[in-house]
Amino acid sequence: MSILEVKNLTKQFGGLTATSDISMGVEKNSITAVIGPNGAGKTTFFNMITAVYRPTSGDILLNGKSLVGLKPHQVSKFGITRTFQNIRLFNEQTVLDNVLVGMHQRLKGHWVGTLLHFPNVKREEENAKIEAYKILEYVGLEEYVNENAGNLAYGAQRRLEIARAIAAKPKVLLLDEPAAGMNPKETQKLTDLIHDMRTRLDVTIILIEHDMKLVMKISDFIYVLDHGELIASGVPEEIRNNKRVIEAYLGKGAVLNG
Ligand SMILES: Nc1ncnc2c1ncn2[C@@H]1O[C@H](COP(=O)(O)OP(=O)(O)OP(=O)(O)O)[C@@H](O)[C@H]1O
Repeated sequence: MSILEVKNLTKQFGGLTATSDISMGVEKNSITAVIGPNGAGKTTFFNMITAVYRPTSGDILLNGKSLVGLKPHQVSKFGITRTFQNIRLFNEQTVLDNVLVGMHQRLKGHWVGTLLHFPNVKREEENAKIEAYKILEYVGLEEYVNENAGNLAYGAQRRLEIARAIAAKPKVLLLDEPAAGMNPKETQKLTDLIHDMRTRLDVTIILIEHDMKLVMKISDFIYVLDHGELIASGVPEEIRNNKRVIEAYLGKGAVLNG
């Protein structure tokens, strides 16, 4: 069953068509990869799903309900959260606070209650802190709870972004190049985390990734974009041997030259 459906999705920036008539379905609880060479339209695709960009045409459905026209925070409330290609953390805030930000939108407490120190709001905040700590423990960052996010090493910052994204308890988690800049050991830890999140958090994961070894190892299904068009889809073995995909990455000669 598809949890996320994309129908004829097109995004134009002036004369440039960044994605053209893309349709796809993402199976519930799957790990699905969206790959393609630089400039293929992958991030634009994520930006449309998360309402950063409004599609020029087409539709995006989460459990059958259209997301087009919603604001980014509404999409997040609906159950889709993400990480970014260029890490976007609050560097001057603590690691714990960064996770609390991710959790904030599903907390009930109103700011008036916070200002007036209502006991129920205080209790909710305490519980949120305990939960945030547990999330940080889960992604392996518990020792940095009170550290400023900006002081973390690169790989740890990527994990913190994931922590913030899962704090909102998403149904669908979008990871934009989660392994970028990671060393092999960090990439292995990330692979284990992604596998574990799928089962433990019962979440559907869609990732954009250039690390093909990781993509082939981790994905149930892969969609390939090139110049804004969907050129192939299938299980890793099919994609690995797909001529159009090899051409898109390596040029036409690559196929002819074996
Ligand atoms: N806000 C924008 N305004 C104008 N053009 C844009 C904008 N965002 C993306 N584009 C263009 O859309 C095309 C697709 O870009 P996009 O960033 O989605 O590709 P990508 O597949 O994510 O690439 P990469 O792997 O390099 O991150 C590119 O030609 C890019 O220059």
